[in-house]
Amino acid sequence: MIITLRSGSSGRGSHGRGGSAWKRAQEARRHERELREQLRAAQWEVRNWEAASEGERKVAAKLHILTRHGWRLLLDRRWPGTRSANVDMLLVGPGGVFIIDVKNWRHAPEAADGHLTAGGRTYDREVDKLLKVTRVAENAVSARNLSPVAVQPLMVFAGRSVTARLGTVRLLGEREVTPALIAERPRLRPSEVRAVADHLERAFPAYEDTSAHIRSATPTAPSEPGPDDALFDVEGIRNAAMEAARSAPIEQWMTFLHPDQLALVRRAWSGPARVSGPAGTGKTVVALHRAAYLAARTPGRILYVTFANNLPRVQSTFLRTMAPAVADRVDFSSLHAWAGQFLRERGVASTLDSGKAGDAFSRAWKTHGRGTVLETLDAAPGYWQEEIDYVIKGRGITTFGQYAPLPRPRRRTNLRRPHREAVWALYEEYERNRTGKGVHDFNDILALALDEVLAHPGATPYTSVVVDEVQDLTFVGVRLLHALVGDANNGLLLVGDGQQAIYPGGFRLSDAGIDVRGRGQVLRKNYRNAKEVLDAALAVVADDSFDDIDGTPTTGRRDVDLTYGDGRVTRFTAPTRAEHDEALLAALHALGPEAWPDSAVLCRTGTERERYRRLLTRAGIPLITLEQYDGRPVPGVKLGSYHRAKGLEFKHVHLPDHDAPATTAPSDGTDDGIARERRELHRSQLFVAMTRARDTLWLGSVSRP
Ligand SMILES: Nc1ncnc2c1ncn2[C@@H]1O[C@H](COP(=O)(O)OP(=O)(O)OP(=O)(O)O)[C@@H](O)[C@H]1O
Repeated sequence: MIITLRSGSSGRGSHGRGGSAWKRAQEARRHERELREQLRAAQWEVRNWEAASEGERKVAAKLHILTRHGWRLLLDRRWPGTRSANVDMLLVGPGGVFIIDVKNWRHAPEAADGHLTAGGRTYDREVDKLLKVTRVAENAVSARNLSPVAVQPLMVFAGRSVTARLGTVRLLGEREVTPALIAERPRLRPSEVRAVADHLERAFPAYEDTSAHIRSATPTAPSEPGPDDALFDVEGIRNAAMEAARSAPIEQWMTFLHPDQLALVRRAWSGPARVSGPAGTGKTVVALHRAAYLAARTPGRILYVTFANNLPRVQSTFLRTMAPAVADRVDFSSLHAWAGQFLRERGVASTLDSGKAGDAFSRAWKTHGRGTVLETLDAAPGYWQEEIDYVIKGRGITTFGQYAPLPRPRRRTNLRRPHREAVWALYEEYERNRTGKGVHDFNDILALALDEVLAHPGATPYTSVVVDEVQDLTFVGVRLLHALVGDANNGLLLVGDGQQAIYPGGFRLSDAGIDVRGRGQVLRKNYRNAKEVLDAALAVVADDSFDDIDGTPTTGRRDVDLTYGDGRVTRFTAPTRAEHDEALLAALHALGPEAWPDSAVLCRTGTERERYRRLLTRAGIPLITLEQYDGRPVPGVKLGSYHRAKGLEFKHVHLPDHDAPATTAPSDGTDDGIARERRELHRSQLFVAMTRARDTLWLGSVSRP
């Protein structure tokens, strides 16, 4: 027998606002009366659901309370594609879509060690069946652009009090289910609830036995006495309604995806895959939904890695908000933090000390850098340290024979043999000094971890690895992550954009033995930036063509479809730094305190960041550094370097002194390779910083003679 229950009312639960305790108590009593009346009405509505057991009817009555809070409840639906299988209930509301299996068991359920048992019997097949029908529902709602994260399997136990989880399946008792669902963070608006529920109503049709079909909007109140039901948690419902009313809806992108994004999230890849696309095209959004999707389907864990160490905290907060059921199955980490932890777990000795490693390089430069041919190209040691870090060690080069003919992508300076010999001598001296001090640098940590993984395949619990901002990783870093999962189906997903490379050097995936042919996708729709902002940013890198890590040559000015609204770019040039800084403060004050939490001041260097930390603090503007920020809203301006802003976005972005020269132009007027290379890198960094702005971008300059 089928019942489709609807309710016209969708208001949030009312709650006491009276000034006095007496008034509040009155209000609570009135609300309790209301809820009990609603329950009685709901029990009346489900009384004719003959196919259901008494227990199912009781659960349906409890869930029917939700229809007063904007939910739609579909009872006893046909499972599409099967002859006789049914789905107990489908529930669609502000909190998303729930696929519900009601259990009326004699024994209390227990979820332990990945199994569902009751009275000594195992009920794993019931769980599998629920997961299967959840997949069917996910498929159905993908036509409405809903991500699978919005569809949740739920087992409700009639006559019981239960709160547990078994993998992605939520287990709730008759008592807990209503308050738990009311308290869900809102993700669907009323019109979306309607559209999704209508869609599911068609996809999961009702049985044809119309004699049993009841559609009642306003039930007649039954004459029986009110329920005295210990499994009706009036206070829980009231508190949940208050909590839901307080919590802001989650971001649209945490529920709805563009069909191209959704296809990538749900795709079966037969090996390593690559998602690329210009800034703001939703690559990270795809990566997060993909991680959640895989976590719901594989028994192993998922590793989600980026280079920057502040980003994993933010991304973890996002995943926990959009897919709490799987959040514990995804490990977010920066690559180096993960590698260090892995070595400790495996008992491999390592002594990371970048300070002492830096000293080892300085000493090597004094004896093997100064006065050599290297100084004729660049007298400052920084470039040569980068050569060792990114070109030699970053690419796992261990012999001069490998280094001598090595192509150096993104290094514009041509090094002839004498230069390479000098670099190699410098490198060897650095290694001698470093090992003499008994310390490792960051590259060593990755190399040690790679050796360990190659020596003990299967040493980690990961079935999939998602790499975000892959363009920032070194060759050894990418090889390490590839080694964790190899070429397994749905194993490695590399997400990033070569145009946003902010570190020197480069490599090709094919050199690392990673073949993504036929498994690459480019996203083109920008969801983030106002046209004015994107145009200004693209103008900075328009002439800088680049080779992506998959080897594709790409021009600086790329085709992007814009979806975002209007914006504004303000350019301000001051004669002095003091006046420039005054103008920055004026711009922040003009936005006002309400806008500060969604505003950022981004700086070229750490020293600059300190300067602006002092300036904002003196001006009484609250701030939080990007190192502290974890993705949760905080009442202050975000302050950080361009590097730390990677992967983030803000409504309003301010870039003080944004066009300070990266390097002084050579005095003889020639534009040598190293200076050119530096300026190019700085343009990429500026491009990244500018594209963090959604609506407004403030570009400060100081006029220099
Ligand atoms: N399907 C979507 N619906 C609505 N907004 C979206 C969608 N996808 C992405 N966005 C918006 O676009 C923003 C940019 O997405 P995301 O950070 O994933 O882009 P990206 O390509 O990784 O950017 P970048 O490379 O610049 O870091 C998101 O924060 C979100 O606000």
